[in-house]
Amino acid sequence: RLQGKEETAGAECGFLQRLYQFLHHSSSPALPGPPSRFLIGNMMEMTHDHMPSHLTNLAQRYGNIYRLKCGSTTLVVLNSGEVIREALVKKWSDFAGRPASYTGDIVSGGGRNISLGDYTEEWRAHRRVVHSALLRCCQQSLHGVIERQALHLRKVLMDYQGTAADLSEDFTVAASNVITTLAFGKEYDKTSSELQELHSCLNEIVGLWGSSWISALDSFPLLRKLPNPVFARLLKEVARRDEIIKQHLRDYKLQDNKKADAIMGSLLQAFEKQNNAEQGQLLTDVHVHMTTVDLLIGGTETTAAWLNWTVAFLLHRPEVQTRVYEELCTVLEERYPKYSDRHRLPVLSSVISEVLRLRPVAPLAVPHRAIRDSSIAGYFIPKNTVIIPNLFGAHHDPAVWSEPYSFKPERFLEGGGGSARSLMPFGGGARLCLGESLAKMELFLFTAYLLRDFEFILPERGAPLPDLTGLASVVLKIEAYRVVARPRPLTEP
Ligand code: HEM
Repeated sequence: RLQGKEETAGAECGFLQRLYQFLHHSSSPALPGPPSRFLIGNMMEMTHDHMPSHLTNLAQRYGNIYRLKCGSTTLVVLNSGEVIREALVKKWSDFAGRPASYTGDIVSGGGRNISLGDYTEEWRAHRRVVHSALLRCCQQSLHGVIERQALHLRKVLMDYQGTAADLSEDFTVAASNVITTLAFGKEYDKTSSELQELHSCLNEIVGLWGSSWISALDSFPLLRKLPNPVFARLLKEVARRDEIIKQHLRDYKLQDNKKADAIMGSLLQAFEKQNNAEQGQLLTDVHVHMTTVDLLIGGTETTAAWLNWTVAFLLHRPEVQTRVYEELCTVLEERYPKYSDRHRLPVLSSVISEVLRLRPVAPLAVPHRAIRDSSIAGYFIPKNTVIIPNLFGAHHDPAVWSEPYSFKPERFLEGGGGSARSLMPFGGGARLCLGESLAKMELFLFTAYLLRDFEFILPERGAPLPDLTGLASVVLKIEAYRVVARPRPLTEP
């Protein structure tokens, strides 16, 4: 009888929920969006090479909030700072979920990493523990770790002896070493086969996962029955990644003198404490494993891509590079900068903000999911709607930024009209980038060290400037280009 009563109550609840949705839906306007085709909906809109700029162009026609249909899923694309803030910050608890995804589960150990895990009690415990381990590590050793890598990068650039090179790999090694030192107390040389294997595999996974061959599998389950060589490659790379990371964790656990301040040490201890306190196995070895993936993917490709963009933009406006150099010489005299110097280096800070504005390296953030019925900008948003925060679009919104497509760092200087508040390269709310503080210190110190010691110039007079369009996947990267890092007169540390 009890079960019967519960079923009746459940049915009433479901009925009331549908009635509530119906009333809300019918009293709020329908979301605009391109016409949806039979069966495929707006899938064709999702196959563009440069999704961030395509979605931004659609906003000119359909407004700052519009919908796209993919199979049975409705995506809502947010294209201005105002609507993104409303969803991610003001109504964070409505939109903190991540969409369930067949391919996402494969790359995230069944949704047990931070970036793709849904908003559950387990996820909150995981993020809390990693956040405090990261914070502790950052307070204790981050500055020194970045300084060491910045000086190493300086040596690598010196070794080019003024010849032209593609620096992207050097930036990747520098950013990756910051993370591996923090995580395991381990750093690599550019020629290390272990490092190369790890990055080729992570790069492949990020590239493959962003491809439309893979995302189609999420929207159209029937496609999973057909042979798909791209998907087969993804599975192979995920297996390779897991083997490499398992080896790293095994090596770390075997170390006699485990780096006490390494994130892994804090994590293993914190997980144990947490599990004892909760008297259950909320967090497992899989979470430690997936945290490593989160930190390596989140912390390497993003920072490295951003450094590569910065050099490219400065090649386009060499006079800005000169102003930063002059500021560094005047303010610091002959010493290297500390993070605490940032408020005394407004020109350098303005370059950092402007590159983050023009090329937010995670241009569409990571998709969010409505975990309950809600609304954005007066439109009814039913539970399970997928939300795409188009950060690229918000950073190019002509209502907020004058000449939005021009590289003008001076907009962030006093009286320049640019507002740092309107920038949101790290997202916001419950899903704010976990590495924001770490990334900000890296961007500042790496750029300050590089621009103090080198002038970046084109390989020869009349050589083409780097193409600033970018290759957009999960991370927005610049197409490979070559540059000369010419040592400045003031280069002795
Ligand atoms: C220039 C550097 C970086 C940028 C622009 C950036 C940007 C972002 C953005 C936009 C998101 C998605 C936020 C959302 O879903 O609303 C994100 C998430 C994340 N980032 Fe970063 N990131 C950077 C560096 C880093 C670093 C250095 C780390 C690691 C140490 C990191 C780790 C993560 C993680 C773990 C998440 C997932 C957070 C969650 O789902 O709760 N990121 N990042």
